[in-house]
Amino acid sequence: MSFSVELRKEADPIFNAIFEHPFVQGIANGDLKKEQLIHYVKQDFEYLNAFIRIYGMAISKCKDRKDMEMFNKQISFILNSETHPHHNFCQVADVKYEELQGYPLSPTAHQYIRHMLTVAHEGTLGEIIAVLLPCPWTYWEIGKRLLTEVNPDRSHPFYEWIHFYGNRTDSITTKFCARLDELVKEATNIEKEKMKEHFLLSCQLEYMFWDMAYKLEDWPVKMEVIQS
Ligand SMILES: Cc1ncc(CO)c(N)n1
Repeated sequence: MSFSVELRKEADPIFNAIFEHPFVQGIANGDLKKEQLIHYVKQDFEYLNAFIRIYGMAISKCKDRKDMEMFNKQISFILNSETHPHHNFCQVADVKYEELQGYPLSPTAHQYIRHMLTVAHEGTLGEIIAVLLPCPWTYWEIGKRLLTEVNPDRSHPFYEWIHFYGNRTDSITTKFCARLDELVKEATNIEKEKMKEHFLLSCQLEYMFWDMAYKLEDWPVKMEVIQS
């Protein structure tokens, strides 16, 4: 069994829990509140900004141009394409995308971003790919399952979202898995264990991110903005 298949197997309960989560089921049946969609987009916009920065950190650890190109393409994908699913949510919530940008991070988004930043700062290239992988992988599987199980027509409010994530043929997930399986061959047992730990923690945080949006999670103590 390849390392990436082993990772996917271990994470299976988390992948299933993500698919069953009421936010993801809300995408399936078109049943989400405006505030939930808005909270998700506010947090995900900042999350993807952090993701771009972490790709930059990954590039700083690349030894050859093939790896640099892989991350560079992903940066462009976030900047130019991944705005589409956000636009879909904004349209359904009847808000302008620009109005949802620049908000402070909620506790879970903060935790997920810090987790990735720590690994990017301290880890090897293989560890960085492991920590990033659940992001594309869980969305790809959600998209594919919603495509087959819901098979939405154009009147479905989240038709665009489901097609965007479910219809990826040149999936970055496949590329990341292949590269991780190569890198793990040169890794020590300790590094391999770390890769697994980072991957599984990111999977848990993917679940928590949906939960954060669904429950409109905020910091426990509300703070007034003091104008100076
Ligand atoms: C939190 C999160 N995970 C994964 C994706 C897919 O890129 C996303 N947009 N946001």
